[in-house]
Amino acid sequence: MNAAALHAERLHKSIVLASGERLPLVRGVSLSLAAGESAAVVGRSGSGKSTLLALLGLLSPADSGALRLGGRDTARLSDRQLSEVRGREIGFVFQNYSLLPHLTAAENVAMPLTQGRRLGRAEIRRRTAAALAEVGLADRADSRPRQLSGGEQQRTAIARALAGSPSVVLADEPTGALDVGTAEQVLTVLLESARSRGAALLVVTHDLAVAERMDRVLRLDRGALVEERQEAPCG
Ligand SMILES: Nc1ncnc2c1ncn2[C@@H]1O[C@H](COP(=O)(O)OP(=O)(O)OP(=O)(O)O)[C@@H](O)[C@H]1O
Repeated sequence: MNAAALHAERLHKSIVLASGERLPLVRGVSLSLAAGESAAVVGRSGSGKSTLLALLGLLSPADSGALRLGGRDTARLSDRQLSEVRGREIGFVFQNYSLLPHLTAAENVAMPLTQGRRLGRAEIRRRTAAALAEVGLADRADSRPRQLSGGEQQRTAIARALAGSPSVVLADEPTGALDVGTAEQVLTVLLESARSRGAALLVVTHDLAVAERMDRVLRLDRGALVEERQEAPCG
Protein backbone atom coordinates (compact mmCIF):
# COMPACT_ATOMS: atom_id res chain seq x y z
CA MET A 1 0.00 0.00 0.00
CA ASN A 2 1.25 3.50 -0.80
CA ALA A 3 2.18 5.75 2.12
CA ALA A 4 -0.40 8.46 2.84
CA ALA A 5 0.43 11.90 1.46
CA LEU A 6 -0.37 13.26 4.91
CA HIS A 7 -0.58 11.28 8.12
CA ALA A 8 -1.16 13.01 11.44
CA GLU A 9 -1.49 11.17 14.74
CA ARG A 10 -2.86 12.64 17.95
CA LEU A 11 -1.70 16.20 17.32
CA HIS A 12 -2.13 18.52 20.29
CA LYS A 13 -1.58 22.24 20.50
CA SER A 14 -2.38 24.59 23.33
CA ILE A 15 -1.37 28.07 24.34
CA VAL A 16 -0.74 29.52 27.75
CA LEU A 17 -2.79 32.65 28.41
CA ALA A 18 -1.51 35.67 30.34
CA SER A 19 -3.48 34.38 33.33
CA GLY A 20 -1.32 31.23 33.26
CA GLU A 21 -4.27 29.12 32.15
CA ARG A 22 -3.57 26.58 29.37
CA LEU A 23 -6.03 26.80 26.48
CA PRO A 24 -6.22 23.74 24.18
CA LEU A 25 -6.65 24.75 20.51
CA VAL A 26 -6.14 21.38 18.78
CA ARG A 27 -7.01 18.25 20.75
CA GLY A 28 -5.71 14.88 19.61
CA VAL A 29 -6.28 15.26 15.88
CA SER A 30 -5.51 12.16 13.81
CA LEU A 31 -5.93 12.32 10.05
CA SER A 32 -4.69 10.51 6.96
CA LEU A 33 -5.04 11.77 3.41
CA ALA A 34 -4.15 9.64 0.40
CA ALA A 35 -2.49 11.01 -2.73
CA GLY A 36 -5.13 12.67 -4.91
CA GLU A 37 -7.73 12.71 -2.12
CA SER A 38 -9.55 15.90 -1.10
CA ALA A 39 -11.08 16.88 2.23
CA ALA A 40 -12.79 19.93 3.67
CA VAL A 41 -12.28 21.07 7.25
CA VAL A 42 -15.37 22.87 8.53
CA GLY A 43 -16.29 24.13 11.96
CA ARG A 44 -17.44 27.19 13.84
CA SER A 45 -15.32 30.27 14.09
CA GLY A 46 -12.68 29.66 16.75
CA SER A 47 -12.89 25.85 16.51
CA GLY A 48 -9.18 25.64 15.62
CA LYS A 49 -9.20 25.31 11.80
CA SER A 50 -6.40 27.81 11.12
CA THR A 51 -4.38 26.46 14.04
CA LEU A 52 -4.66 22.92 12.65
CA LEU A 53 -3.67 24.10 9.16
CA ALA A 54 -0.59 25.79 10.64
CA LEU A 55 0.42 22.52 12.35
CA LEU A 56 -0.09 20.45 9.19
CA GLY A 57 1.80 23.04 7.12
CA LEU A 58 4.79 23.00 9.48
CA LEU A 59 4.25 26.69 10.19
CA SER A 60 3.85 26.07 13.90
CA PRO A 61 5.08 23.11 16.01
CA ALA A 62 2.62 20.77 17.73
CA ASP A 63 3.06 20.21 21.47
CA SER A 64 2.82 16.45 20.88
CA GLY A 65 1.80 13.93 18.24
CA ALA A 66 3.31 12.74 14.98
CA LEU A 67 3.13 14.09 11.45
CA ARG A 68 4.33 12.47 8.23
CA LEU A 69 4.29 14.37 4.94
CA GLY A 70 4.99 12.61 1.65
CA GLY A 71 6.11 9.58 3.66
CA ARG A 72 8.63 11.64 5.62
CA ASP A 73 8.57 11.89 9.40
CA THR A 74 8.71 15.53 10.50
CA ALA A 75 9.77 14.85 14.10
CA ARG A 76 13.14 16.12 15.31
CA LEU A 77 13.93 18.15 12.20
CA SER A 78 16.02 21.30 12.42
CA ASP A 79 14.43 24.60 11.33
CA ARG A 80 16.31 24.36 8.06
CA GLN A 81 15.10 20.81 7.41
CA LEU A 82 11.53 21.81 8.33
CA SER A 83 11.65 24.65 5.86
CA GLU A 84 13.04 22.32 3.21
CA VAL A 85 10.25 19.74 3.81
CA ARG A 86 7.66 22.55 3.82
CA GLY A 87 8.92 23.87 0.48
CA ARG A 88 9.05 20.48 -1.14
CA GLU A 89 5.98 18.71 0.27
CA ILE A 90 3.41 21.46 0.80
CA GLY A 91 1.67 23.97 -1.44
CA PHE A 92 -0.28 26.77 0.25
CA VAL A 93 -3.29 28.66 -1.11
CA PHE A 94 -4.66 31.60 0.92
CA GLN A 95 -7.90 33.55 0.75
CA ASN A 96 -6.09 36.77 -0.21
CA TYR A 97 -3.94 35.04 -2.90
CA SER A 98 -0.69 36.32 -1.30
CA LEU A 99 0.96 37.08 -4.64
CA LEU A 100 3.96 39.41 -4.72
CA PRO A 101 2.65 42.55 -6.46
CA HIS A 102 5.89 43.58 -8.18
CA LEU A 103 6.39 40.17 -9.83
CA THR A 104 4.62 38.84 -12.93
CA ALA A 105 2.35 35.80 -12.73
CA ALA A 106 5.18 33.61 -14.07
CA GLU A 107 7.67 35.05 -11.58
CA ASN A 108 5.24 34.41 -8.72
CA VAL A 109 4.74 30.81 -9.83
CA ALA A 110 8.50 30.29 -10.26
CA MET A 111 9.37 31.77 -6.85
CA PRO A 112 9.10 28.57 -4.72
CA LEU A 113 10.91 26.59 -7.43
CA THR A 114 13.95 28.83 -7.12
CA GLN A 115 14.21 28.28 -3.36
CA GLY A 116 15.88 25.30 -1.73
CA ARG A 117 16.04 23.10 -4.82
CA ARG A 118 18.69 22.70 -7.41
CA LEU A 119 16.62 23.13 -10.54
CA GLY A 120 18.15 24.60 -13.68
CA ARG A 121 16.65 27.71 -15.25
CA ALA A 122 15.21 25.78 -18.20
CA GLU A 123 13.50 23.30 -15.84
CA ILE A 124 12.04 26.16 -13.76
CA ARG A 125 10.72 27.79 -16.94
CA ARG A 126 9.24 24.49 -18.10
CA ARG A 127 7.48 23.79 -14.79
CA THR A 128 6.20 27.36 -14.54
CA ALA A 129 4.75 27.30 -18.05
CA ALA A 130 3.13 23.89 -17.43
CA ALA A 131 1.57 25.04 -14.14
CA LEU A 132 0.21 28.26 -15.68
CA ALA A 133 -1.19 26.32 -18.66
CA GLU A 134 -2.86 23.88 -16.26
CA VAL A 135 -4.83 26.69 -14.61
CA GLY A 136 -5.70 28.26 -17.97
CA LEU A 137 -3.36 31.25 -17.69
CA ALA A 138 -0.70 30.47 -20.29
CA ASP A 139 -1.40 33.80 -21.99
CA ARG A 140 -1.16 35.86 -18.78
CA ALA A 141 2.35 34.84 -17.74
CA ASP A 142 3.68 38.40 -18.03
CA SER A 143 0.77 40.12 -16.23
CA ARG A 144 1.23 41.53 -12.74
CA PRO A 145 -1.34 40.70 -10.04
CA ARG A 146 -3.07 44.11 -10.30
CA GLN A 147 -3.73 43.41 -13.99
CA LEU A 148 -5.51 40.15 -13.13
CA SER A 149 -9.04 39.57 -11.81
CA GLY A 150 -9.51 37.98 -8.38
CA GLY A 151 -10.20 34.59 -9.97
CA GLU A 152 -7.10 34.88 -12.17
CA GLN A 153 -4.98 35.85 -9.17
CA GLN A 154 -6.20 32.83 -7.26
CA ARG A 155 -5.53 30.57 -10.26
CA THR A 156 -1.98 31.99 -10.34
CA ALA A 157 -1.66 31.16 -6.64
CA ILE A 158 -2.89 27.62 -7.36
CA ALA A 159 -0.26 27.27 -10.11
CA ARG A 160 2.37 28.49 -7.63
CA ALA A 161 1.20 25.96 -5.01
CA LEU A 162 1.30 23.06 -7.47
CA ALA A 163 4.29 23.84 -9.71
CA GLY A 164 6.66 21.99 -7.38
CA SER A 165 4.38 18.90 -7.32
CA PRO A 166 3.93 18.86 -3.52
CA SER A 167 2.43 15.88 -1.68
CA VAL A 168 -0.16 18.08 0.02
CA VAL A 169 -1.99 21.32 -0.82
CA LEU A 170 -3.37 23.25 2.15
CA ALA A 171 -5.93 25.90 1.26
CA ASP A 172 -7.45 28.38 3.74
CA GLU A 173 -10.79 29.73 2.46
CA PRO A 174 -9.46 29.68 -1.14
CA THR A 175 -12.69 31.04 -2.62
CA GLY A 176 -13.67 33.31 0.26
CA ALA A 177 -12.98 36.54 -1.67
CA LEU A 178 -14.66 35.50 -4.94
CA ASP A 179 -18.21 35.74 -6.29
CA VAL A 180 -20.16 32.48 -6.52
CA GLY A 181 -19.54 31.75 -10.23
CA THR A 182 -15.82 32.54 -10.08
CA ALA A 183 -15.50 30.58 -6.84
CA GLU A 184 -16.92 27.51 -8.54
CA GLN A 185 -14.48 27.78 -11.46
CA VAL A 186 -11.50 28.35 -9.19
CA LEU A 187 -12.47 25.39 -7.02
CA THR A 188 -12.70 23.17 -10.10
CA VAL A 189 -9.19 24.26 -11.12
CA LEU A 190 -7.89 23.59 -7.61
CA LEU A 191 -9.50 20.12 -7.38
CA GLU A 192 -8.44 19.07 -10.87
CA SER A 193 -4.86 20.31 -10.59
CA ALA A 194 -4.39 18.62 -7.22
CA ARG A 195 -5.91 15.36 -8.46
CA SER A 196 -3.96 15.30 -11.71
CA ARG A 197 -0.68 15.79 -9.84
CA GLY A 198 -1.60 13.29 -7.14
CA ALA A 199 -1.52 15.86 -4.34
CA ALA A 200 -3.78 15.47 -1.32
CA LEU A 201 -5.93 18.58 -0.87
CA LEU A 202 -7.16 19.93 2.46
CA VAL A 203 -9.45 22.95 2.29
CA VAL A 204 -10.56 24.99 5.31
CA THR A 205 -13.91 26.54 4.51
CA HIS A 206 -17.05 28.07 5.95
CA ASP A 207 -18.82 27.47 2.66
CA LEU A 208 -20.86 24.27 2.54
CA ALA A 209 -20.98 24.41 -1.28
CA VAL A 210 -17.16 24.17 -1.23
CA ALA A 211 -17.19 21.36 1.34
CA GLU A 212 -19.68 19.36 -0.73
CA ARG A 213 -17.27 19.11 -3.62
CA MET A 214 -14.57 17.38 -1.56
CA ASP A 215 -14.22 13.60 -1.15
CA ARG A 216 -14.45 13.93 2.63
CA VAL A 217 -15.79 16.45 5.12
CA LEU A 218 -14.14 16.77 8.53
CA ARG A 219 -15.60 18.90 11.29
CA LEU A 220 -13.56 20.53 14.02
CA ASP A 221 -15.39 21.02 17.28
CA ARG A 222 -13.41 22.86 19.96
CA GLY A 223 -10.16 21.50 18.55
CA ALA A 224 -11.30 17.89 18.08
CA LEU A 225 -11.84 16.38 14.63
CA VAL A 226 -14.88 14.34 13.62
CA GLU A 227 -15.38 12.81 10.18
CA GLU A 228 -18.79 13.85 8.81
CA ARG A 229 -18.81 12.32 5.36
CA GLN A 230 -16.52 9.93 3.60
CA GLU A 231 -18.36 8.76 0.49
CA ALA A 232 -17.39 10.21 -2.87
CA PRO A 233 -19.45 13.30 -3.75
CA CYS A 234 -21.77 13.22 -6.77
CA GLY A 235 -20.54 14.90 -9.95
N1 LIG B 1 -2.19 33.45 20.19
C1 LIG B 1 -3.41 33.25 20.67
N2 LIG B 1 -3.79 33.77 21.87
C2 LIG B 1 -5.02 33.55 22.36
N3 LIG B 1 -5.96 32.83 21.72
C3 LIG B 1 -5.64 32.31 20.53
C4 LIG B 1 -4.37 32.49 19.93
N4 LIG B 1 -4.36 31.85 18.73
C5 LIG B 1 -5.59 31.31 18.60
N5 LIG B 1 -6.35 31.59 19.67
C6 LIG B 1 -7.73 31.12 19.90
O1 LIG B 1 -7.76 29.76 19.52
C7 LIG B 1 -9.03 29.43 18.96
C8 LIG B 1 -8.83 28.77 17.61
O2 LIG B 1 -8.42 29.75 16.67
P1 LIG B 1 -8.36 29.47 15.09
O3 LIG B 1 -7.92 30.73 14.43
O4 LIG B 1 -7.56 28.25 14.85
O5 LIG B 1 -9.89 29.17 14.77
P2 LIG B 1 -10.65 29.07 13.36
O6 LIG B 1 -11.52 27.87 13.47
O7 LIG B 1 -9.65 29.09 12.26
O8 LIG B 1 -11.52 30.38 13.36
P3 LIG B 1 -12.08 31.27 12.12
O9 LIG B 1 -13.06 30.40 11.40
O10 LIG B 1 -12.75 32.42 12.80
O11 LIG B 1 -10.91 31.68 11.29
C9 LIG B 1 -9.81 30.72 18.91
O12 LIG B 1 -10.69 30.74 20.04
C10 LIG B 1 -8.76 31.79 19.02
O13 LIG B 1 -9.28 32.96 19.60
